[in-house]
Amino acid sequence: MAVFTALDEDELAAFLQAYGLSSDATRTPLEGGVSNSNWCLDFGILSPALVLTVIEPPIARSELDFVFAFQRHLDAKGLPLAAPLGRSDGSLWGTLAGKPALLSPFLPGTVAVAPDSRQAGQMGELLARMHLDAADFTPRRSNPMGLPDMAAIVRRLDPLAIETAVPGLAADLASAFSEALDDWPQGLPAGAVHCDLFPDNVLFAGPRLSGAIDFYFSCTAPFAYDLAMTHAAWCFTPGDSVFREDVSAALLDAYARSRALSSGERAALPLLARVACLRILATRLRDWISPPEGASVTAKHPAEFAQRLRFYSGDRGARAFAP
Ligand SMILES: Nc1ncnc2c1ncn2[C@@H]1O[C@H](COP(=O)(O)OP(=O)(O)OP(=O)(O)O)[C@@H](O)[C@H]1O
Ligand SMILES: N[C@@H](CCO)C(=O)O
Repeated sequence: MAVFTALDEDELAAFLQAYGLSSDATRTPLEGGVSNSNWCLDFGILSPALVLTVIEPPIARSELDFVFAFQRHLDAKGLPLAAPLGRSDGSLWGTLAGKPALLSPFLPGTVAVAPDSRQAGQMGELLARMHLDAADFTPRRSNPMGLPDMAAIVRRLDPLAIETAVPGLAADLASAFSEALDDWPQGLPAGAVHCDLFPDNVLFAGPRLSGAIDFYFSCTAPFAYDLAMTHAAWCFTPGDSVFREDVSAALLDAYARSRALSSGERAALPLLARVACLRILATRLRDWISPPEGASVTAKHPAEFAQRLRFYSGDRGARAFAP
């Protein structure tokens, strides 16, 4: 979280009452994220722990309904995730300090900093199940970080600052954007997808995946794009971005065992992985070059995804997705 929202105790008590809960809970801040404020609420032995989230921009209030309905849809199918709890009046969120706020179950475990192939296999299986279960979810949300949005972010950045952050990156960005605009694959199977399934959005309790969090970028997009984004996020060593062939094979094999990829999807994966890198580069460059006002966490350096973009532009990147 960048800044913790200050909570008013009376307002919080009224908020909890809307869920039929007392305010008699121990509140512990959850560190780790960059945008929202999260606390663990512990009500003692009588009821399970919950997470209180106060949502910060960039998501528009009008788009929260899609995000929460998608989570509840997957939850109803039995997938492991922290879906928002319903309030006494049937709504899924209220407000605290003038911002959208919600409660969800506390998932046990920790995130995998450098996921191994067993963890990636579980991720691949869950991702495929999410995509299959999205088939009968009808609401739509256009991608808030689609190609035009990322291009607009990058256009607003000083090219010199981009070059200072990562030498040579401006030219790589220009050619990847132009290729993506010219060759974006049409007609791929699409539906509601998570679109931000980084290892820090998936918890493991011991060896078992306990659930996915942070659905705020979920939207309607090709399933293969979500797979490419997850691949770019999971299959490299943190920091130096060395490709992990074993992790990649485990993720892709587990995915394909549950949801077969069409030949069109497989062929599109290298380009979609490059676009996934562009999307992460856009926000990481923006936050690196102009950190949000008041931010108390260090922005993530863009170099990692510059290296991954280069990987997916080469032969090894193309081979990573071969059957
Ligand atoms: N339902 C949950 N159960 C257990 N822990 C949670 C839950 N929700 C959030 N957390 C913890 O809080 C941390 C921050 O949450 P989250 O990732 O939602 O914040 P964020 O600000 O949206 O982060 P980012 O934008 O970087 O993904 C997570 O890394 C996780 O450890
Ligand atoms: N998952 C993104 C942050 C959300 O946009 C990143 O690691 O840069």
